[in-house]
Amino acid sequence: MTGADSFSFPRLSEPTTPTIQNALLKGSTVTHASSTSGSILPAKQVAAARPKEAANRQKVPLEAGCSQMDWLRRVGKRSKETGVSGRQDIPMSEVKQHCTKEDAWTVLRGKVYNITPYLKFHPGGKEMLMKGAGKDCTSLFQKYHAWVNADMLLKADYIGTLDPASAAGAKS
Ligand code: HEM
Repeated sequence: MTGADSFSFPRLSEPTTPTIQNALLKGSTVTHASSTSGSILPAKQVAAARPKEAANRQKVPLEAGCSQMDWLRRVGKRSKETGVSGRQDIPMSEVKQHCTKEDAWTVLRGKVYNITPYLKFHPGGKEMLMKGAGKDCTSLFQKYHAWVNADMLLKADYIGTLDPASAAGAKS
């Protein structure tokens, strides 16, 4: 068994469509993934299985070693090292200070994440993800891919909860 096999991947929501994209669906867990390219099925079947909101979106070419499978392997290793205990009531004023590609935080559904390591792995590209840097990206996230399991993808980069009192006017 390899390191990748021992990590618990998200479960495929459609047993007949084992794509990495489907593996990232919210609420999913699986013990293995069979393809590093994203799919072992004909493109037509994969396209038919994707949520209809995703039909017209284009992925950005990523650097070698920055696929979602590479990220998932990294998440598995880093989660064991870092754990997920978080801070409470982080003020929005602090989140706003982390708005560069070298140091980017975002807020998603009241949780604060360091998105710096994920920037070069984001299938929508660095520039798109940077739109949420130093801000609350919840509405952008919902607009582009509400089905993505960010809690799982960013669990090793979880910083803590946002102070709800400081959240007003923070949306990206
Ligand atoms: C904050 C955490 C975020 C995470 C964990 C995340 C994760 C992902 C994932 C897993 C995909 C692939 C989805 C799929 O294949 O169906 C994706 C694609 C994409 N994301 Fe994000 N994203 C985040 C934030 C954002 C934000 C803030 C934006 C927009 C400003 C954005 C825009 C996009 C776009 C345009 C794509 C298109 C690629 C496609 O066709 O799938 N994302 N993202």
